[in-house]
Amino acid sequence: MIVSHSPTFNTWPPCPPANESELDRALRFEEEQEAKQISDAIDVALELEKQEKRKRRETKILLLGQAESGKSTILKQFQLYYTPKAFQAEAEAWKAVIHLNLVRSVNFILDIVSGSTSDITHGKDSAATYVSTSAAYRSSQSNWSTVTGGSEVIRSMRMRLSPLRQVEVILVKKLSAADSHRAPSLHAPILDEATPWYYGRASEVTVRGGSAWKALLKRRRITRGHGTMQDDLDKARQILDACKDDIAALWLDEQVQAGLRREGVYLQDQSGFFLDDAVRIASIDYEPTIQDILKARLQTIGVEEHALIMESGVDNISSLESGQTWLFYDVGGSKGQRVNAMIFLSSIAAFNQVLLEDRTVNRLLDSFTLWKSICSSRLLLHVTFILLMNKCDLLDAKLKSGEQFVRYVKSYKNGSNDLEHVAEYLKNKFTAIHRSQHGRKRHLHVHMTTAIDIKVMKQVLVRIREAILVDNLEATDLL
Ligand SMILES: Nc1nc2c(ncn2[C@@H]2O[C@H](COP(=O)(O)OP(=O)(O)OP(=O)(O)O)[C@@H](O)[C@H]2O)c(=O)[nH]1
Ligand SMILES: [Mg+2]
Repeated sequence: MIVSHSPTFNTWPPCPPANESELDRALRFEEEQEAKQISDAIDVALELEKQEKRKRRETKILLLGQAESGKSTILKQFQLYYTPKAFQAEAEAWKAVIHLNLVRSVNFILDIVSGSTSDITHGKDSAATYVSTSAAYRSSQSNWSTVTGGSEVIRSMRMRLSPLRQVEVILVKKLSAADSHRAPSLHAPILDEATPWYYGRASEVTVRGGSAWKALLKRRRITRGHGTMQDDLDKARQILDACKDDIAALWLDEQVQAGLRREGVYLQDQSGFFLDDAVRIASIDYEPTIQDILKARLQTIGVEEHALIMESGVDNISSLESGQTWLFYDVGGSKGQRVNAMIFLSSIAAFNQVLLEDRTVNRLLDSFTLWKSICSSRLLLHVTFILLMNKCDLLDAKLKSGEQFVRYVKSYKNGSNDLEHVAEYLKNKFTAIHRSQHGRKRHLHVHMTTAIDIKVMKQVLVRIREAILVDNLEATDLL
């Protein structure tokens, strides 16, 4: 075998010259060492840059489903698993929600046993307005109060538990303080006149604004640490602690249990049920367990954004993934929260462009693919669809400049290369896709638009509004 000693540029480090002196050898070693250090440092910097890029990439997740289907709970599970420290740090904030869930159940029972509604409305200066049950349903109240309200034991329990009304108000006020421009945070289910006012369930607890309320209650802990005066929340907790045995007694009372059964009220099946653990939860030194937090019920209003930053040291999370952000969009699922209309925009001038993020994909084609997947969603089955074929001005200009539409859309054979014909062709394509994906079950309104043209858009906006109104009226059988 012939071994070549001639220096080569293809290997590193290069082979030494045949007649190398001791000094040259030492110098060469030093140079090689230095070069290697620089090379290693570059590698490390590149790797760090790559990791940073990965971390900066956000994963966006949309949570959809009916009210109480468990969307916010699944989000909590993600937090518990991937951001355990952040989850732990929020326990104090959840304590207020759990207490409110418990107090709400107690006051609900008290309302039923006393046969009275509790319309407590505070003045304009108060952040909390509590209308737990509607006077509209008083007419259909049960006459159960004549049975239980007459009992001496129940009457005295009711009196001793009356401070819990104040606790409910304090907690609602605290939880909605982060949302000062919005008042009521408890509301009864929407019912018809024939339904008993309580409909077997208590009012919902709602807080808008993602994590704002958590931050507010987390801050409180720090202030307490510095020895600040006891605030309303402490007062509420003391009242709860003083009432804990009576709460347990009320729940275990045979008369109460029998009455609730008779009225068809099954609190055990309802969200935010904590009565079985009343003594533990109402105790002054209570700290929420993970199970408690998962069971806590807070209705989502609108769309909440929650950013989860993956923590290190978590199973299945590599060091590369830690620090990455997962953005969750948690959408309230109750009927009142649901979407009435969906406006989809397609830039029809993009027929000769590719996606910035993937240069092999034609923009118009991608728009069709997205449209198809949105049309096929069962969640949007009864939503009015509005399709805006936008950037008509640009499409017109492109076609007039001689750009041939058929060059990009091969199926557009024998069509004229002008706005009217091309737009008509695209409209047919969009409507055909819509029709093939549950289209018969909902209305589709298509408009050619130029979103930067104020005059044209004014007319389109009026028509969009009319379409949404008509579809909604039809849905409520008013038309
Ligand atoms: N037993 C049980 N309870 C669940 C489950 N998933 C969620 N819950 C409870 O059901 C209640 C409602 O869950 P949420 O996560 O608040 O429901 P949601 O889908 O966010 O509801 P909206 O915010 O009204 O749209 C909570 O009290 C949860 O603890 C489950 O799989 N089993
Ligand atoms: Mg929710």
